[in-house]
Amino acid sequence: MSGHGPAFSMTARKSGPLSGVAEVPGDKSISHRALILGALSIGKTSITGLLEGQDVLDTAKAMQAFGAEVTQHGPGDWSVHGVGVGGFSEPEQVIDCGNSGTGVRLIMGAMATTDITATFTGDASLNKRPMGRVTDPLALFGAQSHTRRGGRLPLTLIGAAQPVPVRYRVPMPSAQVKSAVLLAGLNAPGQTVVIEQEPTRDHTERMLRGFGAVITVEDTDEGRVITLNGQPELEGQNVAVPRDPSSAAFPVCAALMVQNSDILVPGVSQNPTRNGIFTTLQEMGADLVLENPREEGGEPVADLRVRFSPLRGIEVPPERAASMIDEYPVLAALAATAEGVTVMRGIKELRVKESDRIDAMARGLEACGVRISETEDSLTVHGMGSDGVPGGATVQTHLDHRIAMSFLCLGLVAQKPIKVDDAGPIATSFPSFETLMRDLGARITRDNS
Ligand SMILES: O=C(O)C1=C[C@@H](OP(=O)(O)O)[C@@H](O)[C@H](O)C1
Ligand SMILES: C=C(OP(=O)(O)O)C(=O)O
Repeated sequence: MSGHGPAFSMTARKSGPLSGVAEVPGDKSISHRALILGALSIGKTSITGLLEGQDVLDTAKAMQAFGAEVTQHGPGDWSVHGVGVGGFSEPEQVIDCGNSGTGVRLIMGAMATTDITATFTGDASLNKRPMGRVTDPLALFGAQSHTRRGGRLPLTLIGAAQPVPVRYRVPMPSAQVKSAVLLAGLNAPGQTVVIEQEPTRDHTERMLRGFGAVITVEDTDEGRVITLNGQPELEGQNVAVPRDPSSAAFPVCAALMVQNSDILVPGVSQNPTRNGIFTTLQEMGADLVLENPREEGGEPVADLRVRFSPLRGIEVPPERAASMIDEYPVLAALAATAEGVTVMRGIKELRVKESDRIDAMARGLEACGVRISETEDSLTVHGMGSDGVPGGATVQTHLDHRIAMSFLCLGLVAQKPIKVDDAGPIATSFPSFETLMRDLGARITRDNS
């Protein structure tokens, strides 16, 4: 079974200072890609630090269904024996990607130019999310998709028997769409070109190069132009997955909110296409120091030293949105404890994540006594100061891990406890969240246990 099991609620209560070392798990984006590129390579890929969240486990299972041999050797320590570019076999079962947009969209790309058919589904959240953004460009390669649900899962994809290369301008800032097109381009002859107006996370480009593909990236007047030479022979690699900046954002923001906190979050990726949240926090006045910057597994990483800081609201520059897209929920929670107003614009993409995150944060913050306003592509939060948030609400998480974790962080400083109705989805990206936060001193508990 995929997914996160039965729903259970959790409650966060006003806590004393957070302290200690928070070792957050491996990066989710890189973990998915390590498994997929490993499966498309010849020979053995060894992965350390793989995120063992449900999203990534579902991708591992899918790679087995397409014919790769995927083995766990120990915690975070995995290997993949791949089948080579174009070597996927037709899966016997429906591919269930659970809660994961990244999983399903990248896997559809990876199979779209092979002469096989697969049917994809997911949980109630994933089955509501738009897939046309991926099946449209995949159709240009010659793949066909069938769905009765207006571009939603469940969906059957018939891979192109004779794929042609594609030149595609991605119409929204989306690393998933970009990556799906590049992965499809692997098994098309000639050059596939993807153009993105705004730079999004670049793990696919970096890792394709690392696995032996010829890929170039040029900054031009029309945007970033990425050119991939088709039908390379990819070779298995050793991948050391850095710690996930999107997961790190939760203990980091919690420490900034809870008075007298002082924590260290070691080895967190500082890839410039991912680190917008840390710049934003510093602009709000955070005592957040990047110590010991270094390179690990081809990614820049640093240790984050974070101390409680009185924060002020800011306008987050919209051009920074792609580099912190998954961090807006926790930023909105944090903004409720700042002095002054925080304005987040250019975030329309949040409406098509695991939940409509603008709506989920707006309703949850209102329930906690925080004044907000929203438009189709923005959210404004009126800060109430370090201990001014009333709390005392049950917040609906809508099968969205980041909504659940954001409100559990806010509950650590609210005047009255904050409960989230379903904390199950946290296991999709950050299975150790509860123990890690408790070890730092956070009063987070499962209800009725
Ligand atoms: O490529 C990826 O690994 C991801 C891309 C982003 O989605 P979009 O491409 O839909 O913006 C992000 O929200 C998601 O968590 C992971
Ligand atoms: C949006 C997210 O993931 P995905 O799109 O892979 O479901 C996320 O992890 O915040």
